[in-house]
Amino acid sequence: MDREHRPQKQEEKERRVLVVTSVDTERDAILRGMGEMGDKNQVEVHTAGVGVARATAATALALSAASYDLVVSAGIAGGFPGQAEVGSLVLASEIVAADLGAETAEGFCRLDELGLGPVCIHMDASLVKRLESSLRLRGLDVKTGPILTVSTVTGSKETADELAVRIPGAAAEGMEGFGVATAAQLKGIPVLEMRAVSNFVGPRNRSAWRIDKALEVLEKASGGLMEVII
Ligand SMILES: O=C(O)c1cccc(C(=O)CC[C@H]2O[C@@H](n3cnc4c(=O)[nH]cnc43)[C@H](O)[C@@H]2O)c1
Repeated sequence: MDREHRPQKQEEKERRVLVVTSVDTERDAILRGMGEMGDKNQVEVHTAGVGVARATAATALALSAASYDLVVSAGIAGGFPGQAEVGSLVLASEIVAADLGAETAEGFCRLDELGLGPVCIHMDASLVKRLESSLRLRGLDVKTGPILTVSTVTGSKETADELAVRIPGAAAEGMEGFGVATAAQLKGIPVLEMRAVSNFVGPRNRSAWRIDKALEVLEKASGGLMEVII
């Protein structure tokens, strides 16, 4: 049967997906959530390490070693107050390298404003919408909005407020998304970012991070992810 007349379902079954996390506990939560669907040789979950450098390098290496149709950056995150609650799940509408730029006398200047390269990667809105619906059906509190990639975890209200003003609608921050997305984009592969909120972005209070809760949410979300993308 030629490609044009092949049933849609068959094409969907052929998809291969690379999921990139920063630490093993995130990877394990995702593998638990995928259950049997993760054993189909269609999904690989890699731990890359923390930060954008490791995320970019690990994603690029994985993409040069095998062929994939979709890349997902997944893990836990800080949620912006008023946008994403602790225990909620954030899907990126866009991934923003929030601190990639220069300090100037007038304030922060983005890399793209300096003419030196992009700082924002947009997701496929229809894919994000389908995933959002599937995750809501699983009872998750889901929010779609910009997810920021930062090199330093925000630790003050001043920085949190500044980021929220600079990136309207900023929903969450993590430390890897822009690296994963850049490696995928350079290969022409679609990318998603999915993060469960463990803490609020703001004054540092590590003891208040609800990592176990966020990992539970990540586990639950992984089942929904498989349902939509495989
Ligand atoms: O200690 C643990 O058990 C544990 C389990 C899972 C993950 C961790 C991490 O510390 C992961 C660090 C990872 O989390 C992202 N993250 C989480 N909150 C924030 C934030 O407020 N700002 C920026 N990044 C955040 C980040 O992507 C790190 O890679 C520990």
